[in-house]
Amino acid sequence: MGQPEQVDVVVVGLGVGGEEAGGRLAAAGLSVVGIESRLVGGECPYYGCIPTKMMIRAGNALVEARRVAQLAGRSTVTADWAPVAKRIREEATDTWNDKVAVDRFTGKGGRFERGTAQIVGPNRVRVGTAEFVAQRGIVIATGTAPVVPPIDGLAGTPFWTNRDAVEVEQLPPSLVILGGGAIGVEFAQVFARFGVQVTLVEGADRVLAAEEPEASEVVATALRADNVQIHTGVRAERVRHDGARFVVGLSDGAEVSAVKLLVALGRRAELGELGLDEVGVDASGRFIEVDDRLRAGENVWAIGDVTGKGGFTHMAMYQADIVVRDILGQGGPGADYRALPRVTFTDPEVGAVGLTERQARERGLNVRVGMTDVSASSRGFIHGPGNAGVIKVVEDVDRGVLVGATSAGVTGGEVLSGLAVAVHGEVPVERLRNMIYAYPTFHRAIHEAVKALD
Ligand SMILES: Cc1cc2nc3c(=O)[nH]c(=O)nc-3n(C[C@H](O)[C@H](O)[C@H](O)COP(=O)(O)OP(=O)(O)OC[C@H]3O[C@@H](n4cnc5c(N)ncnc54)[C@H](O)[C@@H]3O)c2cc1C
Ligand SMILES: NC(=O)c1ccc[n+]([C@@H]2O[C@H](COP(=O)([O-])OP(=O)(O)OC[C@H]3O[C@@H](n4cnc5c(N)ncnc54)[C@H](O)[C@@H]3O)[C@@H](O)[C@H]2O)c1
Repeated sequence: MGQPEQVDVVVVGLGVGGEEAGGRLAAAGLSVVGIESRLVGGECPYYGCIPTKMMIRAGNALVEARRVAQLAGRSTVTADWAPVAKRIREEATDTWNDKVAVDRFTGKGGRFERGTAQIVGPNRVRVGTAEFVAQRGIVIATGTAPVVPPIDGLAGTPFWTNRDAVEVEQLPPSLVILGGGAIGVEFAQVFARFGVQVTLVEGADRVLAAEEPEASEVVATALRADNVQIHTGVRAERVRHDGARFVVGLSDGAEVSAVKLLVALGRRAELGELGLDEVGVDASGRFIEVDDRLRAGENVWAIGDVTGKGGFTHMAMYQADIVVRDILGQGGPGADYRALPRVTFTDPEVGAVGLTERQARERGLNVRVGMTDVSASSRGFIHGPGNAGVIKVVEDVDRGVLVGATSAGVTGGEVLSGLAVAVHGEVPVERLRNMIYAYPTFHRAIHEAVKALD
């Protein structure tokens, strides 16, 4: 090993957050080394958001085409996975090759090192035989990997995670999905729409258990309409694979079986080998502790999934922006997570921002909720088939502002934008009640929900 090289910043992990922070710091003139062990760009473009949303787009096209029968005549639809797999391979991921992303990073002036980084002391990072002294500091952006819990018999079977499911070229006839969070429900609906017999197993008493129960109900109803078999309130306890099929033993004694098994039981930050002790970073919980400037220790910042503030691409980008400003001494606001938006891209979509009713009550707020059925709105009526949805708003009565909202329905993620502005900007409920909402839009249903606050 030669002499350590002096640079300004080392970014560990060039996924969504790391690439954004490192690229911008390099473009600002700092000497930046970015280290990535797998693919520059991270989970989102290769195994997450982008390929899964391409799948969803395809599944939704099938279902819309089938709705022609109710709306506009006749249609004959034959599902074929080949164009979906091709689009993911060729358009989204370049067959899981990150050359374009590496060039994007180096084009901004960053220096790229492929390998697994380890922090070996204050400001010091090693990758392979190279060692760097990061004079301004280290940015940790190492993301998360799928949780594979110690379910009896699971290890050693050829189960899928999201990474295998995204790469699939030939659909299996049947699939058991463990976990009814965002990953589980999005994949369940897509594969079911392409004719796979899908069984979904969720330990909580409803799918999308972190969101409003009314949104869970909208999604569960849609999944059932797509022929997904849903088992809630039961946990997977045992797994067998006999070479041809998986059999999963559930906590209620029942068994479910399929040719493939997808594990979607959450995400975990893999921090054990990173050398965090060397720089006094607290990762005693599941994630890295950070302050509102994303500082995790002296000259150490952490961003993205690894902070546990919300596993979303927009969170990683938001936090990267704060770190870039902090390192460049540009000031500006620190992190504020009150109005965190998230969207589950099922059909209907579930958009949500801020607190759920339950979270607001658990915080001791004086809560009122308002709710409306999207299918009963003018636009829902016009839309017809596929119009299910709900808008729910959660008010902190003492302050007269919304602290949370959900918009499940057609384009629920887009309808969310107005609600996100209301929560983030603390727009008084009285103003929301007395503004004009365009007719006949889906977002006009927000007005009904606000008027229903009681
Ligand atoms: C199936 C799926 C669908 C999703 N859909 C959405 C969506 O629709 N919308 C949304 O907002 N979010 C979505 N997400 C979440 C989104 O992908 C993540 O929140 C985002 O990728 C997090 O970015 P990150 O930079 O924190 O981590 P990552 O993108 O995971 O990047 C971290 C990088 O660090 C690298 N790394 C780790 N350790 C080291 C090391 N020691 N040395 C060098 N490199 C290292 C990894 O190889 C990885 O490339 C989805 C996720 C999944 C799995
Ligand atoms: N549209 C999006 O923005 C999007 C899409 C996909 C993923 N993501 C990100 O990825 C994260 C992880 O998604 P995920 O769905 O894997 O995790 P999750 O934590 O959201 O859901 C996992 C589910 O598995 C259940 N579970 C745990 N152990 C079980 C067992 N033994 N048997 C049955 N059920 C069990 C849990 O109750 C939970 O509901 C999301 O929280 C989000 O941050 C975002």
